[in-house]
Amino acid sequence: METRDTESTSAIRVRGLQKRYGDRVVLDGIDLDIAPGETYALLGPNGAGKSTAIEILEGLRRPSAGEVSVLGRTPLSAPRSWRGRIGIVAQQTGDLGPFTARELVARFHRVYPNPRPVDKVLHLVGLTERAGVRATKMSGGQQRRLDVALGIVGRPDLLFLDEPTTGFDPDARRQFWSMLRTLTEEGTSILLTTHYLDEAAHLADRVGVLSAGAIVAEAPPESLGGPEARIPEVRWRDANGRQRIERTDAPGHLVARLQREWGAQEPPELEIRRPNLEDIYLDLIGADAPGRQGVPS
Ligand SMILES: Nc1ncnc2c1ncn2[C@@H]1O[C@H](COP(=O)(O)OP(=O)(O)OP(=O)(O)O)[C@@H](O)[C@H]1O
Repeated sequence: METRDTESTSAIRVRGLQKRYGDRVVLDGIDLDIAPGETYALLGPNGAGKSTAIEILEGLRRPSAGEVSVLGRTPLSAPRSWRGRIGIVAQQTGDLGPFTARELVARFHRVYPNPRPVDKVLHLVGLTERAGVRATKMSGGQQRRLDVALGIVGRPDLLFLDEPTTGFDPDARRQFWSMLRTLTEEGTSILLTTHYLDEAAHLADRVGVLSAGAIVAEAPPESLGGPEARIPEVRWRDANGRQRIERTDAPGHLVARLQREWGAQEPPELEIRRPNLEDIYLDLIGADAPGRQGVPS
């Protein structure tokens, strides 16, 4: 059944999505809403089902159960015109054949009704200088940039990025982030998977954590896990040499108390840490660790 009516409010709308491989349940009833123009990062450990979910949304895999609407259409039965409105950067680089970067971008350019100019795309991904090089002779990071170029040349309304910056050097990653900002300013919706938590924090309006077949937390990166997860930790070594860790909303008070106790001496190994997104993420998936290898059906 087509669900065109959701398009005005959602780029992606998923209800009760389930995917089984044999008797193994990989996705166990996922709900997901991504608004037009929103950037959403799907996080989760290796094997959590992120690529499976994305490939279902791209119409490349069949869900076992549930409703999936992408740009108002059911991906598996969507027409060709729908495919022209999505951009895909898959986890694996595809077959690049004997072509140069420019030739590949130009080939994809011809397929779309309203593509970005080839030179503009090469510039956006930082490949202008390497445009005449045979793609198979480029470095891993440059090939990944080319994957991104092929994903955006069609000026997609919705862009799927499956671990897009794997193999990028830090400078290339920064350039990529700023390129994505250009796309979001133009209104592109983005669904991203990444293992780089700083990338999710930098790019995403919201992040979702997929673990043991379910989205166990979903929020803007700065509030994932709730206020409780962000309470600072004070660490020090006590007079008996034991490591002490106390979580408190008033770390200054605790430090002042310790300083009074230690007098002129510095409290040994004293530090205050505020949990960052990576700490909170690890906590969230750690809590589900025993179930991570498989979900009971
Ligand atoms: N065609 C398939 N047949 C059987 N099992 C599969 C198939 N494709 C994926 N799986 C299994 O489904 C689980 C989820 O895989 P998926 O690639 O979606 O995870 P992921 O979250 O993208 O992992 P990663 O972070 O490593 O990319 C894995 O255990 C994988 O082995």
